[in-house]
Amino acid sequence: MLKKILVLNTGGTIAMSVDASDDGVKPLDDQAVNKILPFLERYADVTMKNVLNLPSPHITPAIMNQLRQHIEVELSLASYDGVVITHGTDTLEETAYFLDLTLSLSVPIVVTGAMRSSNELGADGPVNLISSVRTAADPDSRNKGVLVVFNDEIHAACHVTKTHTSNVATFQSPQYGPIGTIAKKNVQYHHAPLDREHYAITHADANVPLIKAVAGMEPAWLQFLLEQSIDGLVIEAFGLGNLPPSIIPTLKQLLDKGIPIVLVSRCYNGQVQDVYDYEGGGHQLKKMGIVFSNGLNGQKARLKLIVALQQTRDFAQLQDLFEK
Ligand SMILES: NC(=O)C[C@H](N)C(=O)O
Repeated sequence: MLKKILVLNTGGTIAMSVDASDDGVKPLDDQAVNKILPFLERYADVTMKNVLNLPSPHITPAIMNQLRQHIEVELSLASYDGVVITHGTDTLEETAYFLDLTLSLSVPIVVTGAMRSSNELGADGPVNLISSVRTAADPDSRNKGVLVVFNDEIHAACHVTKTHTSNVATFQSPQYGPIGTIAKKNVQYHHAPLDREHYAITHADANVPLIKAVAGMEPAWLQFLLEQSIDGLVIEAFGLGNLPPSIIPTLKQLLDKGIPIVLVSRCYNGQVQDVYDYEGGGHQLKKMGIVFSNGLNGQKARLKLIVALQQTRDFAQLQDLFEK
């Protein structure tokens, strides 16, 4: 018997078309993804619902949280073997990771999209959606957390990132590689994702900016943060986790105000560590109370801080959570 799969559409290029009049890519046809439905019927008993039609740069953590609630409601009203979410690729890794942190479900949840719009030659939306439905229908996909399926590969939401502006192979997991492959006739897993985390949340409205360290950073660039009411801050530091000395006094002021600061690296491989003991070096940052993250990129560490702040604001407890 065919597995029951729920497909929730949220927008993105998979739902867009090239407008011949001006060559712009836009959401011209709100049925663009629904037109793929007949091709899915061979693989599963699919129910498709259009939840949103947003380009993914318009997605916010509050919308991700609404999507989480939407999925929970849908799964409480009817029984499905898996859920597929279509989404724009620009912030796809963020929504996928947010759902991974906040949903506690054993059914497969797969996020996918397209790099080429629906009426472009070689559009990748239909095949990505077929692969996602096949993945969601596969019993081996259960209990693996949220998965991102793109270009015949299955990635864990916690590791995947968009690596190319236009290539259909844009989604990669730089440190770990894909956890599975979509073969012609079956779905093959190569290894299991690491331990999963779960945060039971009600809202996602913490104000957490993300800033990137650059050579010769001016302290004035960060001064405005002291005047804002922020709940936390994430910094993409250099290399192993080092910052320019010029911004350290401002960071100390933020910490003194009780604002947690999470450090990640600008490098997309490896993780920050408290090694260097010069001014602004990681050794000193850790002693100041800055929380070191565990290899997440900046945009994902920000979402983790947004949800973790509902559990604790204590720097030491946050450090424990970010070591996981
Ligand atoms: N390929 C895409 O989906 C990119 C688009 N700008 C979006 O994220 O909505």
